[in-house]
Amino acid sequence: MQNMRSDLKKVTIIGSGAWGSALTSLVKTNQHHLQVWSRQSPYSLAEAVADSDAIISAVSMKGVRVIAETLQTVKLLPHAVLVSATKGLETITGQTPSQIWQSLIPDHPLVVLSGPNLSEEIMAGKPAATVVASKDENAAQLIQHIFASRNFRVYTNSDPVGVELGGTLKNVIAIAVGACDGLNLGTNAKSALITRSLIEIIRVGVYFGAQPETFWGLSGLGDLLATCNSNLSRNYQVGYAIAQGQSLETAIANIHGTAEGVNTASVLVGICDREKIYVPVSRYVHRLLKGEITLQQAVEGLMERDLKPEN
Ligand SMILES: NC(=O)C1=CN([C@@H]2O[C@H](COP(=O)(O)OP(=O)(O)OC[C@H]3O[C@@H](n4cnc5c(N)ncnc54)[C@H](OP(=O)(O)O)[C@@H]3O)[C@@H](O)[C@H]2O)C=CC1
Ligand SMILES: O=C(CO)COP(=O)(O)O
Repeated sequence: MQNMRSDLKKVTIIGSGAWGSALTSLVKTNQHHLQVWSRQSPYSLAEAVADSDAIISAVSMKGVRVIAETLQTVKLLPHAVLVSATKGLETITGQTPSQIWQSLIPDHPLVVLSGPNLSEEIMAGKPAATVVASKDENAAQLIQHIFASRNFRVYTNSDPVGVELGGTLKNVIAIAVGACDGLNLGTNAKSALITRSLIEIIRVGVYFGAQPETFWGLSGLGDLLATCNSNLSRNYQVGYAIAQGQSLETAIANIHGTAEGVNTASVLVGICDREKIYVPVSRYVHRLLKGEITLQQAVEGLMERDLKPEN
C-alpha cells in the first residue's frame, strides 16, 4: 500500500547481501516506500529505481561499476540522490566507489554512507551511529532523515572523500588486528597497531584531499575500533584465521560475505608505491596475503623498523 505521509520517500536499495539487508531494515523502520533490487530480482534495475528519490548502492566493490554503468542508461528522477555504501577500491583503476559513481552519473547529488556499522548488530536492533557525507548539504540531510531512527543516529558531514576512505582503509587494518589477536600478541600490541594504523590512514586520506579531522570521527576511528574489536567483522576474521594457520583461500571460503580488505590492500599498496606514501602496516598485510612473508616475519618487520619520532 502506498504511504500517504508527505515526508515519506521512495527509496531503492541495490544489493541484498549483509549490508543491503541491514540498510533495508533501517529504511523499513521509517516506513518509506522501499524497493530492493539484487541480481536475483524478477524485475529490472530500471524498474526498481523508477520514481526513486534515493538510490542506495550496497553492493560489494566488484559490483559497483557494472551497477553504475547500468544506471547511467536509465532515466532517473532529476532530483534523485545516489548513495554509496560500499567500502573498497577498484582493482584496475584504484578508484573509490564514489569516484566511479561521480564519473558515470555526474548530474545527481552523491552521498557517501559510512560508519561503525556491523550489519549483524544493526539487524539485531542494537543502537549504532553512522555518517552521511556529501558536498550537497541538502542531499546529505535527505539521507540523514531517511535512515535516522531511535536505534540509528545519523550525522551529516561535508567531507565525502575522508568518510569514504576511513571506511575503506580500516578494512586492511582489521586484517592486521585480527592476525594480532589470533597470535595472542596482547592488548599493548593491539593498541599500538590500531593507533599507528590510524596515522597511516590519515596519511593516505590527506594525500587524496580528505580533512585529517574526519578520521577522528565515526567513519575513521569509530569504524576502525568497531572492525578491529569484533569477530563479526569479516576482515578481522580473515586475519584471525590466517594466524590460526589457515590459508587465505580457506579463510575467505569460511567467512560469510565479502572481506573487502583483501583486495583493498593490494590496490592501496599499488597506489602508495606510485605516490610514495608510507603505509607500513598495510604493506605488511599485503605481503602476508600474497604469501611473500610469514606472519612472524610481518610482526618482526614492523617491530624492527628504524626508530623515529611519533609524529
Ligand atoms: N556487512 C557489513 O557489516 C558492512 C558492509 N559494508 C560494505 O558493503 C559492501 C557489501 O558488503 P556485504 O553486503 O557485507 O557483502 P555480501 O557479500 O554479503 O554481499 C555482496 C553484495 O554485492 C552484490 N554484488 C557483488 N558482485 C556484484 C556484481 N558484479 N553485480 C551486482 N551486484 C554484485 C551482491 O549481489 P547479489 O545479492 O545479487 O549476489 C550482494 O548484494 C562491502 O563493500 C562492505 O565493505 C559496509 C558497512 C557494513
Ligand atoms: O564495515 C564494516 C563495519 O563498519 C563491516 O566490516 P567487515 O566488512 O569487516 O565485516
